[in-house]
Amino acid sequence: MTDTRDTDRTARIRGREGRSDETLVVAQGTFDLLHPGHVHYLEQARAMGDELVVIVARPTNVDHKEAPICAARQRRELVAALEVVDEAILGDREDIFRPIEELDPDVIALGHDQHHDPGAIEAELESRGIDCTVERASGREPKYNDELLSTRLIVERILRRRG
Ligand SMILES: Cc1cc2nc3c(=O)[nH]c(=O)nc-3n(C[C@H](O)[C@H](O)[C@H](O)COP(=O)(O)O)c2cc1C
Ligand SMILES: Nc1ncnc2c1ncn2[C@@H]1O[C@H](COP(=O)(O)OP(=O)(O)OP(=O)(O)O)[C@@H](O)[C@H]1O
Repeated sequence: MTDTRDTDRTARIRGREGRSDETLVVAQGTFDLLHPGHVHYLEQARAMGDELVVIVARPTNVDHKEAPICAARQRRELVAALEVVDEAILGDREDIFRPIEELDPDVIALGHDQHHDPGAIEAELESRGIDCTVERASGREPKYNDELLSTRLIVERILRRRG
């Protein structure tokens, strides 16, 4: 089976050659079992610039919670299918800043509850010579009763109802 990561990345880098005036925003996350909170985050990220690339986390880098249910390539495919997303790529397994170096974005959009420290990210960007701001998106406010705005809550309900 082909790993789409390298071809996606190559296409993106080629597209960025000669860098246009467009503001490139990068968002990132696990995106296991998509829900409207994910869509809200990605819409907010897209509104921070002109183009949105999403880095989908590898299971080895999801170490702060339960491992994802779905394979990385499946998660990437679903994120890529969202209208607001220009491109979704699989993240690097070892160095999470490698795709950032290659993409050279203008903005990194952090999710409202993403555990990363913006100051630490900015320090790492500076040490690698990447000129990029770090901004945080807001959380989605519930729009109707019984919204499930968290992968963990979806899994918990499945276990309760079908387990
Ligand atoms: C700037 C940035 C770049 C990232 N790049 C990658 C990456 O290349 N590969 C990867 O597996 N995870 C990467 N991650 C990590 C995950 O996307 C994410 O932090 C975490 O593992 C998933 O957490 P979440 O879904 O709770 O946000 C990156 C995170 C940040 C903040
Ligand atoms: N309800 C929400 N509102 C806004 N952003 C959200 C919401 N839920 C998730 N996100 C954002 O989407 C990105 C990916 O989130 P992630 O894949 O960790 O989903 P999650 O539902 O928060 O997962 P879990 O419930 O397992 O912690 C993160 O940046 C996160 O902040």
